[in-house]
Amino acid sequence: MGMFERDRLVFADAEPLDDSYEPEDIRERDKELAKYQRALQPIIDNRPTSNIFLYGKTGTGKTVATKFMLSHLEHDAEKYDDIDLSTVWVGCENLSSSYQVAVSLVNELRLEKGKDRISTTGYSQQRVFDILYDELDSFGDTVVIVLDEIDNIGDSDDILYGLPRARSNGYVEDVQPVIVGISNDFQFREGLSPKVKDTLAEKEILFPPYDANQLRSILQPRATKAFHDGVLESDVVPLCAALSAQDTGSARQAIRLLREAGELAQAEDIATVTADHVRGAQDELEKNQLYEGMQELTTQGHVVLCALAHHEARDEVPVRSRDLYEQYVSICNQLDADSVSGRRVRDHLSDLNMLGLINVYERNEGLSAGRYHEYELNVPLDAVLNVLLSISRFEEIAESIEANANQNNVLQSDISDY
Ligand SMILES: Nc1ncnc2c1ncn2[C@@H]1O[C@H](COP(=O)(O)OP(=O)(O)OP(=O)(O)O)[C@@H](O)[C@H]1O
Repeated sequence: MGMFERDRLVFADAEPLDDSYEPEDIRERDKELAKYQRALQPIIDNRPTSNIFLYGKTGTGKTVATKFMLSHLEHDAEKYDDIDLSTVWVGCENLSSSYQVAVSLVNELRLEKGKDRISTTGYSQQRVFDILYDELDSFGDTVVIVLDEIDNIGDSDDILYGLPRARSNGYVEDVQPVIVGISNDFQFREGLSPKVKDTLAEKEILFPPYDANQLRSILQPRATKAFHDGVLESDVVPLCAALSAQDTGSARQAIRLLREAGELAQAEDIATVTADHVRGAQDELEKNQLYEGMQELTTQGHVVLCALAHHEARDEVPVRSRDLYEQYVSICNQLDADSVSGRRVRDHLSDLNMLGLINVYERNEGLSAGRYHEYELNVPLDAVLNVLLSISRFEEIAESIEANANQNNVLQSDISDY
């Protein structure tokens, strides 16, 4: 038998468990979809249409609901000769400023018209906005502009002042732009100035986290399609739903859990997916999450983590702040990086604590020693070293920490497990 054989035991069609899969219907969102429909109805009635702002935590169906509504809107608008509707979608996940969003939007609009893209650099912001309004105005009637994950632009939100009022401010004459902003960052929404909030979020639709019953209902049709008959034990879908509901209420998490559980059964070459596979899958996903959390830290975050790994490898944990700080400064020197104050290092440590990467203990030794904090890793040292080894700047230091750890026998598992 070869190393890779096509699976015929577990998955009938894994596509319904893929992130890009578009389900036939949107479940458990009747109230939100009805509100969405009311917000878009004026387009069909040829009336002025408000901008719409969707918010809710990740995996709560904002994107899938928007795709669903827009495809119905486009389809139904075709029945009316006096409606000329276009829709453009800009995913802002890799765009960190209004300028970049404006250029992407210009290019999406030009694509619709079969024109070449403009360069992503070299214009003044005002120039890009002028080009944007010109491109918009070349569209006939209504353009629905979806700005997905709009919070990525952070404070650079000029586009959110101009675009939603382009018509009322006379920047465009012929076209009616309707903005659909999507965000999973509540702070971004709170931080918007009242002026932006008033126009961008004229109609707000909240997507709350799903409960276990809702997740079960979302998972079931996908599970039926994805797995061969009789492969899933009856408690698998309810367990995926319950675990995800308790954690984040995200449909994405529930779907990933189900897929990962299927993959574990597949790897064991058995034709039954059980609750144990789901629990194993959850461990795997949590491990991945922590790993990603560690990879995404800033350089200062990595240095602080590295200093703690140093003490962990010498079996000197929990370690007091002042000893940890000394090691932190020494690593900064070795890396030729600037060091920050003890207070800032404590801020980084509290971030690491919030991410679940370290444990913090508050000690009170009375008058003689006073109050102080001690720290230790809350993830295996192996995992931390694996992350540090993958960052070229830290490679050498991580290798020497690893050698120390091997000497002291403090590594728990094979580093390649992470
Ligand atoms: N009500 C639903 N019915 C069917 N599938 C759903 C539903 N809600 C979410 N999903 C599925 O869950 C996954 C995540 O949904 P979606 O991408 O729409 O979430 P989101 O709120 O846009 O998340 P993010 O903020 O991270 O972009 C997708 O695979 C989507 O198809």
